[in-house]
Parts: sequence; C-alpha cells; structure tokens
Amino acid sequence: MLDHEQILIRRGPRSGLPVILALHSTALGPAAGGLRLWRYPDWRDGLADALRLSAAMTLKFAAAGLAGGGGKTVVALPQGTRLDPARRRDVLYDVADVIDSMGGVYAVGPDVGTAPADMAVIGEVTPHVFCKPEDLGGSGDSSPHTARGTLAALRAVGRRLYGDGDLEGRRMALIGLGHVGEHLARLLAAEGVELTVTDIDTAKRELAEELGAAWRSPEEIVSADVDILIPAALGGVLTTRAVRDLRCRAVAGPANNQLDTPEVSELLHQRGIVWIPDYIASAGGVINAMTTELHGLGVDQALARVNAIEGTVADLLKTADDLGVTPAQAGLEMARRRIRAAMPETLPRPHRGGAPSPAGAADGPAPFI
Ligand SMILES: NC(=O)c1ccc[n+]([C@@H]2O[C@H](COP(=O)([O-])OP(=O)(O)OC[C@H]3O[C@@H](n4cnc5c(N)ncnc54)[C@H](O)[C@@H]3O)[C@@H](O)[C@H]2O)c1
Repeated sequence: MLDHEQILIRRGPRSGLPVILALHSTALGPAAGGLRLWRYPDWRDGLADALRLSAAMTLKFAAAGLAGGGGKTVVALPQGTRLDPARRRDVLYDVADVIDSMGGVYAVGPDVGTAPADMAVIGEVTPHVFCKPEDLGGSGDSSPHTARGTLAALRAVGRRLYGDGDLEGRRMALIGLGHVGEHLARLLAAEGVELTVTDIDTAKRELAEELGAAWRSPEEIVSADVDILIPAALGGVLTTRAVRDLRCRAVAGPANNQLDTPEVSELLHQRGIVWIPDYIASAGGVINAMTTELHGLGVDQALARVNAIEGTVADLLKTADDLGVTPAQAGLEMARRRIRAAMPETLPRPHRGGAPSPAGAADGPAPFI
C-alpha cells in the first residue's frame, strides 16, 4: 500500500541529479521537512530514504501536536561525488524549482548535508523554505532549539524515574558533542547534571574539561552506570548487543533513528529501560522553525511549544502504561489518534466518479505506517 500522498522525482535540468520529493501527509496541515544532500549507492536508495524520512516527519509533527505534515527532499548523489560551489548552486536551484512547483503544500529546511546558507539559495527562488540565516529573516541554526527540546524530554524522564523533574545530581552519559550535543551538554551542566561524555572527535575533550564532565571512549560509554543515556550522534546506536550491555535506566536523546531495528524497542522494554522515541525527543528544532516561520508566531510561543515536549513525553509514558505497550508503540498510537481526529476538518476527500466519501471516512485505516 502506498502511504504517501505524492512522490515527485525529477532529473534536475541544471545538475542532472535526481531530485526526490516525498510528501507523506498533509492531514494535519501543510507538510515540512528537510533537504538531504547525500551520497547513495543508487538513486533508488535515496528514494527509500525519502519515503522513510517523510513518514517519520509526519510522526514528529503529530506527536508534537503541530499543524503540519511530513515531507522530505533527497538529492541522491552518486558515490564519490564532490560538489563545487557552482554545481551545488545548480542542485539547489533544481530543488527550489521542485519545491516551488508544489505551490506551498510543502516547505523545505536543512537536513544532513545542507545548512541555513543553502536555504538562502533556495529562498532566491521560492518562499516555501525555512531555517534561512537569521540576517535573511529565517530562524537559522536549529540545533540550540533541538537541545532545548531534548532537555524538556529529559525532565519528563527524570520525573518518571524519580518522581521529580529536577535534574541536579542525576548521572547522564551523552554520546556526541556536535551541534546539538554541545548545546545540550552546556544546558545539562548548568542544571547540575553529573555528566559523562564522548565523541569520536577527541578534540571535543576540551569541552568535557571546560564543563567538568568525565570522558569515556565511544565503546565504553554505552555501558556507563548512569541514570540516562543520551544518544546525540548518528543513528543505529541501539543494537541488540548494545541493549544487553546497557546499565542505564532510560535512553532519551536527539539522534535520529536510534533503534538498529524496530524490535530493539521491545528488548529495551523487557529490560525495564525507558526509551523515548527519537522523533519526540529531537523535535525542538523543527517546532521552533515551524512556529516562528510557518505559523508566524513569536519566539516566546516557540519556546513554550519546545518546552511542551516535557508534557508530550509524560503523555507518551502514561499512554504506554494505560495500553500496556512500549513507548514506541504508544508514540505511534498518539500520532495516529491526532491525525484521525483532524482528518474530517482538514482533509477533504476527493472522489473520482462515485459518491463522496462519508464524514466517517476518517475512521478508516491510519494514513501511515
Ligand atoms: N541539528 C538539529 O537541529 C537536529 C534536529 C533533529 C535531530 N538531529 C539529530 O541529532 C544528531 C546530532 O545532530 P548534529 O546536528 O549535532 O550533528 P553533528 O554532525 O553536528 O554532530 C554529531 C557529532 O557526533 C559525533 N559522532 C559521530 N559518530 C560518533 C560515534 N560513533 N560516537 C561518538 N560520537 C560520534 C561527531 O564527531 C559529531 O561531533 C543527528 O542524529 C541528527 O540527525 C539534529
């Protein structure tokens, strides 16, 4: 079954590269999602990524209670491709044409391989772009907001584990001190968290020393004896083997696609380790961008929405308890409920020929996963 509303694949007339736009759902509102400019063995692998990532964006918005749907754009670069500035511009203009042709039903932002400066180039062609640099009227770098949202998620986890959202003295292990990880490490240090950190880039030890954090190797940190493990590097960190070695009581962090396979969430549950789905703990950046740029609200309202991740996580854990399911299953259920509730008003059902769909059509299968 095709879950997506639209999939557009076009060979860019300037770059010759495949531009793939997957529009997963507009049931809750116009879709948004980043532009991934990445190397793939075959362009069809890029298509698979676009399909998966756009569905995850729908979950991210629905779980956050935002009036937005999931989309994603992928430009699939052949292995070994290097883009010089002129070719990069060509690629971005090709993408901008595709985005503009959607007429506002989808807006693009940065993702792996792209940054606010690339959004500025796309913005020369189409208004349907977010996270341009701040001096061009965009909301710029999303990572401080992502870190703030993860902090909110961690408070809810602390409340769950200890009945108290005060993080002072709690022991946490943070994997990855990149854009988000550094902001998060600083926020946690300011909260009085007892921090252990790692990064494959050993130059990041300087930051650990500055914050008074302990340093472990990436291999060691997974089995650190801490309250909460925070993945903030790349995906796939929670393998079956890693879960066996964990000595934490919870895992919650901003890294996308933390589970090596979906079954790992069940293993975590069996071990009594609370896992917060990454699309909830990492939503702060996109919540801020959507709120300020697409919904036209102020920074205070954006901050309130980012901080509301604490309530979202509390609801998630309660739903999981009530239904007797894992937080992963509860996250899907929460998102589906929100989409079903919104569908009668926001998704008029076109009909080809026969009678119009009845209002109760929203009781049909959920439009994703
Ligand atoms: N930037 C955002 O606003 C945002 C939003 C949502 C989700 N995320 C996700 O959060 C994660 C971090 O994003 P970022 O923007 O900080 O990326 P980044 O590239 O700036 O940082 C990643 C850091 O992880 C380190 N790293 C890589 N592999 C590692 C390993 N095996 N062990 C330890 N450290 C390792 C890198 O050296 C780097 O310092 C990614 O999974 C990203 O998809 C980011």
